Amino acid sequence: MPELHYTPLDLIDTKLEVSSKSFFDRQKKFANSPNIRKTDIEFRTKQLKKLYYAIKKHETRLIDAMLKDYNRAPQESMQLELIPLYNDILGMIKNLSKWAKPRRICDMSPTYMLGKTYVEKIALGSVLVIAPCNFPVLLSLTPVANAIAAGNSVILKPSEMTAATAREMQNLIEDAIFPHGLLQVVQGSITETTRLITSDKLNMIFYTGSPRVGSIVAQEAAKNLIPCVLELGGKSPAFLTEHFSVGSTSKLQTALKRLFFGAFSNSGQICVTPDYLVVHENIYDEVVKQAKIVLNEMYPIFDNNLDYTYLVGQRGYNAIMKKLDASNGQKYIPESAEGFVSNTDNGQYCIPPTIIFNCSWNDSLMEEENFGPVLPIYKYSNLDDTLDLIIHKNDQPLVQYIFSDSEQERQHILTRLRSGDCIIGDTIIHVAIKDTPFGGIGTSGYGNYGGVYGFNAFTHERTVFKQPYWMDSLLFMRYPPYTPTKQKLVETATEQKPWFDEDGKDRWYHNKIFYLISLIGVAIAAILNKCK
Ligand SMILES: NC(=O)c1ccc[n+]([C@@H]2O[C@H](COP(=O)([O-])OP(=O)(O)OC[C@H]3O[C@@H](n4cnc5c(N)ncnc54)[C@H](O)[C@@H]3O)[C@@H](O)[C@H]2O)c1
Ligand SMILES: CCCCCCCCCCCCCCCC=O
Repeated sequence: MPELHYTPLDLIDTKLEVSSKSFFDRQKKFANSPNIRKTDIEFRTKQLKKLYYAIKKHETRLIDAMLKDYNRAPQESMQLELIPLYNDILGMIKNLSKWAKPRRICDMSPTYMLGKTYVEKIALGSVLVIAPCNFPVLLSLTPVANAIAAGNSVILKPSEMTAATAREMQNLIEDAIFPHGLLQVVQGSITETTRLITSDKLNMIFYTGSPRVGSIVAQEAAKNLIPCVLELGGKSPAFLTEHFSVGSTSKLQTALKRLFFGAFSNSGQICVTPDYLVVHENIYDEVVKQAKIVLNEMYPIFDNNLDYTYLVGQRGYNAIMKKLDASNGQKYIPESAEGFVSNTDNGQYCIPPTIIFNCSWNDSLMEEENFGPVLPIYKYSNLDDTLDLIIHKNDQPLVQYIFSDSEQERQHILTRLRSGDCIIGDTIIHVAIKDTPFGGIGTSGYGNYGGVYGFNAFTHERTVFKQPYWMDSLLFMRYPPYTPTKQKLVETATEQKPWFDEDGKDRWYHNKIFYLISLIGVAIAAILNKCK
């Protein structure tokens, strides 16, 4: 295991101070510039460009580090990690001015119609990004880039489980030479992270990881009223339903290939991995037959294969092995694999991609999130009964995958089962669709990011309303001393009338008349005011 130098606790305190101070200093500098917004956006853009090229420059070293940490297949490091990261940062650079632009609001009610209203997005201040071990670069540097794009100072706490990668990320950040305090790294485990999350110097925490630790982070943050985004995990189901018309063998094979891509890439250590598959009894036997063929085609050679990522650590490896030992399902691994091999001597933990056929609902693999290269398959006969079981046990997953050719059936599932996201006919790749919110619901987390949503996650929306002073000739009736006439005027001018009656039937004309009268009233008042 590569060694990682943990940040001393007193240095963490200093970094927190520096992060906060650097934010305030920057704001002061921008505030004194002739064109505040332009100067600020140019500054952020410059830092994002610097970050982009720093990652590019360290690309090979990052891929090597992930290989060292957990035998991360180099193609997976590129296609699942670095390319989505590059694309996301480029999207930020391209769209930053647009995203940061204040939005004009048009409220035509008399109180506001002659004022000027806009909503601006302001930086939160000093933010902390806590990253998990499974996508050590993407899930560190995407939120970091979002936070910089949004104008914050950032402290990154990478996962200590992927030490070589954590170190390499620190190298690339230090090499880039960002302005003092803009982006700092804290290395460490529970003690160091606890020091960070108990600080009152932070203005937001963006946490990605397990629900257990997410809850600890949110509770600590709440003590200082620090808002959090929690990107958590869970058991995301996949459905191969009665209405998936098998048709040609190749269509079923494609569906299975996509399921295995999601289940076994990164050794199944993906927050959005299909955790288990439910298959309708009518197509079950064909699925079993084709699944074996497809798995062998995808993994023709196995041992010493650089196409296959290992488990990140012994804890994860042991947890999966324990579940597999306790499972009553029928385990199937590719013919090329020599069984379940752990190379604990050199710190490499490998479990081959494993399908578990005929899994019962109470199987050990159907309990907690598996987070490993296992795909239990459950045979069902009634969709609603199965949905009841899912909702009862693993409600609100991060994502659900539906393989069904019936729109009615797809909507049925989507209506019953809440989830962070959903893909129909594929797995995991929705994470990289540009400008779509990626995030959980309920126990799979709260808040989201992805393109503009990432920018929004690190900003506060501030309403700014500018009222002309002369408007008091219209709005004088709000002030004391109150009189019945003033009250009547307030009611007439500002209270909207319902466009529906007590039975809920629409009375559309009321609303139109209200606006017309208000408009005429305001116009007359304005003319009278001018004639004064
Ligand atoms: N929703 C998402 O986007 C997403 C993405 C990746 C992973 N995940 C989830 O993350 C989990 C796997 O990642 P992991 O094993 O690195 O998660 P983890 O919760 O063990 O660790 C995540 C981070 O929290 C820190 N940490 C661990 N224990 C802590 C404690 N007691 N107090 C404070 N900080 C602590 C770690 O140092 C690490 O930086 C899975 O549940 C997976 O589904 C979610
Ligand atoms: C030629 C097709 C390549 C497809 C690549 C699609 C990219 C998908 C990115 C998925 C990233 C998953 C990150 C999940 C983070 C949670 O653990």
